[in-house]
Amino acid sequence: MSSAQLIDGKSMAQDVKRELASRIKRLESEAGVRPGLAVILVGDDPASEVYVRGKIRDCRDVGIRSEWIRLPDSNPEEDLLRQIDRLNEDPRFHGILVQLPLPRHISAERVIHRIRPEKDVDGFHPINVGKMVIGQEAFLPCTPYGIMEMLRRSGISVAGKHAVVVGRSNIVGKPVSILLQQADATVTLCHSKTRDLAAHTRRADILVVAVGKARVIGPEHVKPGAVVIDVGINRTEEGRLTGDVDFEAVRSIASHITPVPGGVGPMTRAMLLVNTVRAAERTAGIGQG
Ligand SMILES: Nc1nc2c(c(=O)[nH]1)N[C@@H](CN(C=O)c1ccc(C(=O)N[C@@H](CCC(=O)O)C(=O)O)cc1)CN2
Repeated sequence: MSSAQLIDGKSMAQDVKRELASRIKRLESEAGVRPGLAVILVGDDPASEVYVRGKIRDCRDVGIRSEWIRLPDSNPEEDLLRQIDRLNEDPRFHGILVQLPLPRHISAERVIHRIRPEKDVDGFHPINVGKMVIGQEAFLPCTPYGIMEMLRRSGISVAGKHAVVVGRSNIVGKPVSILLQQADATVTLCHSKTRDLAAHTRRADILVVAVGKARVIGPEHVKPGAVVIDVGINRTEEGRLTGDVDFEAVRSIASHITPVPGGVGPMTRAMLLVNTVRAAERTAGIGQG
């Protein structure tokens, strides 16, 4: 039985990091600028802690200055907004990121709106979202940006293909469906109220799954030869990480598939570095846009 080609996000992320080195050097030599990223984590969610630690490590690896600001779960929203105001004014930081999810008493919307769009390296601010939708230069949200980059680096053409996205979150499903459409795919966006999900997903040349539920996609959902991008990160009862796709069953049907772990996650982190370097280049007047 043939097996799908693995899209190795871990090694692609290493490539992205290597490519950033020359841009970071140029910033330093031509403008005396070292890119900087401030990451705010509110509370002690163990998964968020792992992601933020990884982001800080990535920054260190490529030579980006970073600061990890830890705030207690009970931290008042007003105080978080003041921290953002301070970072908005601090020229050492070109990017500001507030790790999501936030505790229930804090409005993610108010927090995201408070970050200056030119420092919004998560690409979540409405100004960046709006620019992305109309195809203007903007910070793209890191997971959708990473997915598009994985397709490009795998030599998978998108134009004219039928892409089906499962999940309509603001972070992944909605933006990736827009980016795929801008790359000339015909896009179907499925969600929790979609009737007969398999009837849609079986028509996908490119299937992107971002639901957050283990094994929602099995072999019966996949067209032979499809490209399958699994965004889900779920933990099994035994503590193992697994995606939204039944990897073992689907890999014999698909032409390409992303693993979990080691697929979309590492590329999400890599694109955050790209956005941070881009933010620094913009302030230094280097590069395009
Ligand atoms: N402010 C933001 N918050 C959140 C985002 C985001 O883009 N910005 N996305 C997700 C979490 N996320 C980034 O923050 C993220 C998730 C997973 C990974 C990753 O590398 N996963 C590894 C496995 C890591 C593990 O051991 O758990 C993999 O898939 O190989 C990176 C980033 C929600 N919040």
